[in-house]
This record gives sequence, structure tokens and C-alpha cells, in this order.
Amino acid sequence: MTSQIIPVDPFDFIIFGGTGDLSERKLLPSLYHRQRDHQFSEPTRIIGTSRSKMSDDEFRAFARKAIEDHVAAEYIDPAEVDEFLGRISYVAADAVSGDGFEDLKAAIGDSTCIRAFYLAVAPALFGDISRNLEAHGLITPASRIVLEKPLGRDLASARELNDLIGRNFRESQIFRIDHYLGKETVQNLMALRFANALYEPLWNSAHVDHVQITVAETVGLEDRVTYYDKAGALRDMVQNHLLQLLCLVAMEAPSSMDADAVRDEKLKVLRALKRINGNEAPKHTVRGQYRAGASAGGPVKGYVEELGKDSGTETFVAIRAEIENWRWANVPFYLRTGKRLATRVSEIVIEFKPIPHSIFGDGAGPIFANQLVIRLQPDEGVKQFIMIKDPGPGGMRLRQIPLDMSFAQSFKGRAPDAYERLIMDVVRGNQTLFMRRDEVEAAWSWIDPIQQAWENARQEVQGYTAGTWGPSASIALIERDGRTWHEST
Ligand SMILES: NC(=O)C1=CN([C@@H]2O[C@H](COP(=O)(O)OP(=O)(O)OC[C@H]3O[C@@H](n4cnc5c(N)ncnc54)[C@H](OP(=O)(O)O)[C@@H]3O)[C@@H](O)[C@H]2O)C=CC1
Ligand SMILES: O=C1O[C@H](COP(=O)(O)O)[C@@H](O)[C@H](O)[C@H]1O
Repeated sequence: MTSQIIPVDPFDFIIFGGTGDLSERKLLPSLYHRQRDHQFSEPTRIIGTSRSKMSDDEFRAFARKAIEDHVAAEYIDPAEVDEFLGRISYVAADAVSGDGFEDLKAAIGDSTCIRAFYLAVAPALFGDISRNLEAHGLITPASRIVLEKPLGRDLASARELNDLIGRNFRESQIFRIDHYLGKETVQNLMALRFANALYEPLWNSAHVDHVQITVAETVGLEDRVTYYDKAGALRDMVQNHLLQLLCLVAMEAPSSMDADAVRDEKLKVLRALKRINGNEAPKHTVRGQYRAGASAGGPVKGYVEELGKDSGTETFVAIRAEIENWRWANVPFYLRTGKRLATRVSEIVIEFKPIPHSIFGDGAGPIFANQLVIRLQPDEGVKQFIMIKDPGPGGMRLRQIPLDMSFAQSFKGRAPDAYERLIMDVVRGNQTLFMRRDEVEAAWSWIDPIQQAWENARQEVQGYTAGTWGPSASIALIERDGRTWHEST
């Protein structure tokens, strides 16, 4: 699926948390793919750092294993792997005490090339790292800092985090990752809306009945027990990924793809989201938690059993959201996300209004409203559901069919991981697919009242069996409005 590869300027990529899970599963494999596609210019270097004492060769062995474990065999080219490993070195440094930062400085030397500090560590360390980078004179005008989620657990903590980083880095140097924005189909949403004249005239409350955004996972807790149980699905998925998707669907056309032009429009959407307060939360939101069931073909434990202790944390959320502006007045946006659901699928469904009058008699069968389904994963693509005449001599019978554009079928080749695109954008200094401070804070301003309403009213999590579509209350949430969730297949 890769298009023409344009090399980026030489850069130093410093991974804090270089020995961690994110580095192993995503960052090192993504950087390898960019090497393999010859996107690097010389001299590009990758420096891993964490507290563990390790030699360069030991970290190279870690990186080699990361590639072997997380890159498909057909893309492992021994010569490219060796060249990639040749770029890698390691420095032990403690983010809190600052020990080792002088060694890091020595390793980077007086290079003036682009310098990207990637913080793949717990957010509690962001402030310390930023402070130590400044104290040891490591921040140059060509430096950028990349922040991984979670960016706070509420508005107050997000502000605190942003203030800490803002002491040492300008906003134009800060790259807040939301990896959903790096997904191909998410960017395609912008292409679909703004590179086609077809949809935009219909993209409003006069023609759209409602919007559904589903991010369903089949995985459970995985290894992120401590983080997840403190976060829950609302903070983990809705505050960032689902709201970013909602913004891309709902925003006005930006004047250009310039980072601030796009982010200004997303911000307006976030600020126009109708607050869901304590009284409304039980009607407009659903919290769920999976119980034992079956997923991905086998029996699985419930959340509490997986966790090993009692917990009221939600692993499923459904929300009926509204955007209070002219374009979207009275058009509900139904959001849902959860772990251990029936299938892994992320998709956006735009359901258009039904036809105003049918010229066909009862014998023609039901006429379904047109739906545009944008599938983010798996099987990325776009389907436009329309009504046609059922072929054959059986008279005027109508039937719904999809006009189907599967990206895998249309574009051969490997689909790059979101991190590949995002890392290259960091190097290019392009912030279009990264969240600005005010966006993150506006998202928390909408999430906080929901979280508080849940806590104050003790809105219990409703159990759902693993391998299903969540609690029955989620179905009721949309059916109360006379609508149904799109059946993902
Ligand atoms: N893993 C994932 O898929 C995702 C992770 N994230 C986020 O990325 C961040 C990292 O996650 P993950 O890789 O899973 O975490 P891990 O626990 O696997 O890795 C943490 C890393 O931080 C290092 N570290 C810990 N304390 C210090 C310190 N005081 N100074 C320097 N380095 C330190 C650790 O090495 P050492 O102990 O040797 O110092 C290790 O390399 C988290 O904020 C997480 O929420 C976001 C999205 C997905
Ligand atoms: O950010 C996160 O995303 C993943 C889901 O990402 P995907 O690219 O696999 O759809 C989710 O599992 C995790 O809990 C969350 O922190």
C-alpha cells in the first residue's frame, strides 16, 4: 500500500523507555520498516535509553529480536537489518535522578540535526525527563518531544503535564501521539470528505440521520493491569481515539492541511460537544465490564478474574453524543468501544436520512436508508450501501447492496503501521496528525463530567459476557431512538 517514499532529513531518535514494550512492539519495528524503504538520510541514529545497564550490542540484540518477533518474515532483509542495527546505540539514564544524562549528551555529541526525544515511559516521568533534558543542555532548536498517552487522567492532570513540558519545549516542538490519527483509513476520511465533491453537500443535519463510531476489540486486559484498571475504557479509548474520529467526521473543511488549520477545526467540534451532566449520564451513557465467556474461539476469564481482585472499572462504554452547532443539530453521534467484544472491528457509519416518499408498492420490500461505512480495521475500506433493483424477471423488488472499495484489493502491498507515518511526521516537523494542547484539554473537559457523574451517582458497571456486543443497555441506548447498531461482519 506504500506510495512514493520521500527521504527525510537526517535525525537522531532518542527513545526513553527504549527497553519497554512499546519500543519493542511498535517503535523499533516501525523504524526498521522506514529503513527498509530507504527513507533515512545519513547520518540518522537511534539511541535507546532506560535505567537498565546494557551495552550497545545488548540493545542491538534487543532490537534484532524486536524485528524478528514483530516484522513479518517476508519483510526481514538481513542486509537492511544489519544497516538498521548499525544506527543503534544505548545509554543508561535515570529520568528522575538525571544520572546518565551527561552520557546521553556525549553520545549525541554536537550534532545539529533533527533531534526527536520519544517518551515511551509512564507519564509520571514526562516532567522529569523534560527538566533533565533542559538542565543538561540537550534541547536544541531542532528538537522535538513526543508524548505517549495517557496525557493525564482528567483536565487538571492534563494541564499539569502540559505545563511541565511547556516549561522546556515550545508547542511547535511537542508531538502528542494519538496513533489512530496515523491509521491509513483515518487519514482517508479526510480524503473522502475533502477530495470528493460528492459527499460534502450531504454532510450535515439536513441529510445525515445519525453517525455511529465503533472501536471493538477482542483482547482483554493483556499485560497492562495497573494502568488499565486505573483508567477504564472512557479514559483509555473515548477521550482520545473515539473523540478524534468524531472530530474528523464532524469538523468543517479546514482551509488547508496545515496543522493548525486542521486542529482549529477539530477544537471547534470538541468545544461544541454537549456536556453530559450527572442527570443525563444514566440516559446517555452505558458502562460495562466483561464477564467470563468465549472470545477468539476459546473460553476466557471475566475482567475481575483476570485482574485478580474486585473492580468497578469499565471495559465497555457507549455514549449518545450531540454536537451543538448548525451542521450537526439533532444528529446523534453514537460511540461505543470495549474489550472482549464479539469481533475486532473499528468503523464509522454515516447513516443518511430515509427517502421522503416511496414510489414502489409494498411488494418491492423495505427501502433501507443509505449508509456510508468507513472501515478502519481490519479489512480497511469504504462501503456505500445503496438500494438497487433485484436483478431478474421477478418484478420491481428492491435490495440493498454495498459499493465496496476494499483497500487491500485496490492497493497491493503492505499496509504501514500508524507509527511509521507518525514517526516520519515527527522528523518532518508536521503536527497535523498530532493533538494540540487545547484539543487534549477540551476533550478532557467533556470527559470529566461523565466520569464524575459515574463516580458521584455510583453508576454501576453492567456485566456483559465476553464475546458479545456489550451490555444490553448499549442496544437499548440506540434503540430508544428507533435506530440500531450497524451489524459489523
Ligand atoms: N505498550 C503499548 O502498546 C502502549 C504503551 N503506551 C504508553 O507508552 C508508555 C510506555 O509503555 P510500555 O512500553 O508499555 O511500558 P513498559 O513498562 O514496558 O516500559 C517502560 C520503560 O520505561 C523505562 N523506565 C522506567 N522507569 C524509568 C526511569 N526512572 N528512567 C528511565 N527509564 C525508565 C523502563 O526501563 P527500566 O526499568 O530499565 O528503566 C522501560 O524501558 C506508557 O505511558 C504507556 O501508557 C501507549 C500506547 C500503547
Ligand atoms: O491506545 C490504545 O489502543 C489500543 C487499540 O489500538 P488498535 O490500534 O489495536 O486498535 C487499545 O487496546 C489500548 O487499550 C489503548 O490504550
